[in-house]
Amino acid sequence: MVDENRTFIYRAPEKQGRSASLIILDAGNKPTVISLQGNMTLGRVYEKSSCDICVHSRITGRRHGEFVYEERTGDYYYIDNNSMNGTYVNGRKLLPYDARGSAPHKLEEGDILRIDKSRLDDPHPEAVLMIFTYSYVKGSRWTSCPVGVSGSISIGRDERNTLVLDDMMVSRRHAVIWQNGQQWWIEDMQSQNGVRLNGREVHGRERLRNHDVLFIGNTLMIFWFQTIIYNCFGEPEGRLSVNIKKKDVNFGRKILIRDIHFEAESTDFVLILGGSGAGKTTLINAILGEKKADGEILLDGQDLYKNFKSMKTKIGLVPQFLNLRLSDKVRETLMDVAEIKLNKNDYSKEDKKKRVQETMEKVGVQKLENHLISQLSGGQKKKVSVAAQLIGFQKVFICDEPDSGLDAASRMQQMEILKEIADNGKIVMVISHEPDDAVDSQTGKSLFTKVLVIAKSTNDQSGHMAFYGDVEEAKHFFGVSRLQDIMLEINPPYEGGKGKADYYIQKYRNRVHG
Ligand SMILES: Nc1ncnc2c1ncn2[C@@H]1O[C@H](COP(=O)(O)OP(=O)(O)OP(=O)(O)O)[C@@H](O)[C@H]1O
Repeated sequence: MVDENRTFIYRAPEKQGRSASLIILDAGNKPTVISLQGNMTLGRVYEKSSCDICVHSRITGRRHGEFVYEERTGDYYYIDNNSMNGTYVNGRKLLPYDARGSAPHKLEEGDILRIDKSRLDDPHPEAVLMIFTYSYVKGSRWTSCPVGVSGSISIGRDERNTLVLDDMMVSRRHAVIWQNGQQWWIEDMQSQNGVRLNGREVHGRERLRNHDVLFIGNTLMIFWFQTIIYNCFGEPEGRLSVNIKKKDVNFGRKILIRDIHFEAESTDFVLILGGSGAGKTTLINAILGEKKADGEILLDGQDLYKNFKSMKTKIGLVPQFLNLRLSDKVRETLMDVAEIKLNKNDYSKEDKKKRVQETMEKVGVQKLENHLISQLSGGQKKKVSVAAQLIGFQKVFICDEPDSGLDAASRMQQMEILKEIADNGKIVMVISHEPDDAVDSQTGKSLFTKVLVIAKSTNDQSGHMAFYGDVEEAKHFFGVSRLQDIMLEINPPYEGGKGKADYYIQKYRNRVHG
């Protein structure tokens, strides 16, 4: 299905880090996948074209747009060069910013770019669809499934579906697509992880139109002239982007936190520091989606607030630390966790066994499966606790004061468990009042990879960011040798601090804005 030769690709030197791909469906009617490398220009195919990416489409300009790579962050941006028909990103047309083109749009996982005449709900035959992703697995196979023959298909993990997807994120009977007269519809069959249509969660049933993009689990599907063209992608790597303008209460009279912007990625272990009442819990509740703020919380490019049903299982509090029952065996313990975490309708006994098996292998406790918990060493018990946390499909783990009320040894043990969860490809965020205890016993280095400091401004009484970066940078920024001394710097004098919150909020602002 993929025609790698049809699109001319300029090969810039391999870049380091995440590799971004662009899936293109143009008038050629077959998806082409190109890997973005450095800056690349986009235009239509014509004899003397000098563009890096050329699409078969007469409604695309000769030099329609540009993909711009920002080396510092590893992000891609897209600019429309004030083209005649323009470019739509996730359904919104990019507007001219200056004589050169639109303002750069930062591309996120799964962003959908279209070049079309004005009616997106009825694509022009020469329309172009492009999907930006970091999760494309090189060489993975595209398949097509005609839906026009029978007038309806079902999609799910169960063998009895018309389109079977072997992916644990997919429910046994996940969705159905059917025809009614000239119209096509899709319905989410109350799946656990939902269906995304053009980047939005499907509620009940919705119209399907040509060029629509569906995500079911990790499978991308394009609906194109009564055919589903699909490909299973890799699990996105885990990237959390928090952009909060403000969180207010009392009908806007009190603003608890303002201007909180940061990103964390898979394997990050983020320490959240802040004085009493600075807004740490408010921030956590906003990231969990429990108490929404003005702004957006993106995980792998998906907006939590707009896709709460499908995403709520991916971001969560670390459930109570497991009190492992000493008289149970390892496998039994983990099967009990699977019973609780994996929905009965979606996951059969066999699925749960499979998930427990793969988690044990991942963490390295499969050889201990028949051992009693009471026979395990301290380190092995810790690993079983980590496995228990990894059985669900959670990607972001948030922990509010795991160390309160514990002795130093148990505190350390809990921090090590959290660190190991992060090392397994997750993002872990922790509020801790004893941050200097969390050090690697061998190297003496902090277990945290990032520090986020929230300080309460005396000007507006709201919590603002006073720092985000790595541990050593944080100490340098505040001129301290221990993390807990950061609190001394920012806490008000009546709490025994130096009262320099406003100073550091401004210093951090200057650092971010140059
Ligand atoms: N619903 C509310 N109405 C009014 N004020 C509120 C509300 N919720 C929180 N606050 C105030 O907002 C500020 C931030 O609260 P938050 O609980 O987020 O702080 P925190 O940093 O977690 O503090 P602590 O470390 O003491 O738990 C506090 O001054 C708190 O009194």
